[in-house]
Amino acid sequence: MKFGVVIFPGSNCDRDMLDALQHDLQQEVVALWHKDSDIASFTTNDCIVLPGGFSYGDYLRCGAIARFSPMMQSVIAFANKGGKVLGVCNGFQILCESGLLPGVLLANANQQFVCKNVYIKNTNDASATPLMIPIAHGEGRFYAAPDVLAAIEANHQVIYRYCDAAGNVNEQSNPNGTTNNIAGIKNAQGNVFGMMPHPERACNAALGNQDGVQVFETLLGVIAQNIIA
Ligand SMILES: NC(=O)CC[C@H](N)C(=O)O
Repeated sequence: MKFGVVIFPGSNCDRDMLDALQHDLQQEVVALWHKDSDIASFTTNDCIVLPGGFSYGDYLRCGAIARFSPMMQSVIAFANKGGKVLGVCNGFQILCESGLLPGVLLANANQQFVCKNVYIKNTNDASATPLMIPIAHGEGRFYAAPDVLAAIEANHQVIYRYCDAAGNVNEQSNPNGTTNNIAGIKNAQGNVFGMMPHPERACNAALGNQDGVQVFETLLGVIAQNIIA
């Protein structure tokens, strides 16, 4: 599997993502520029990653302008034919703005930028333990209309929910007011995945936290299992 990390003007987690994938996860990875559109060398077994940051200065709404970039037109076509796409933080916002994932990311309930370590867990896996992963966002409160949310839950499209260190999913362990403690979802087909927490910031012993490695392994496994034929 090859990875391509898209760099937008204002991306600030692109280097972290490239480094984590290449050095910590030992994957083949290339940088992609937002003004380019050629991703013909990527097959549907490969993965395009939209990193975190403040693409186009977060003007209008986070991700609202990035979705119109030349590269995103290719990424949308790639996803629609079954290619794997992962968006982290601003990347998750861009995926929702593009219509590749359902719902939207609204301003945090406290109207403040929240930057701290939180716990998340894969609620589809009964044996999963809480993982400590950093968050850093102003617009991370996932919302979807009631019928859309019901479909997301019924299809088990929620991969990660915020929890506490003991794994309790409740209001106290919800850092931003997100619906049902949702931290990350996949699309109905299972080839597009987005999450607000930053696993790429927690993949190396030098950073004092390697829980992010498990996140990458889980979500790439989940996406691979469900990929469109
Ligand atoms: N770390 C990020 O990607 C931040 C995303 C976006 N700029 C926000 O504040 O919500």
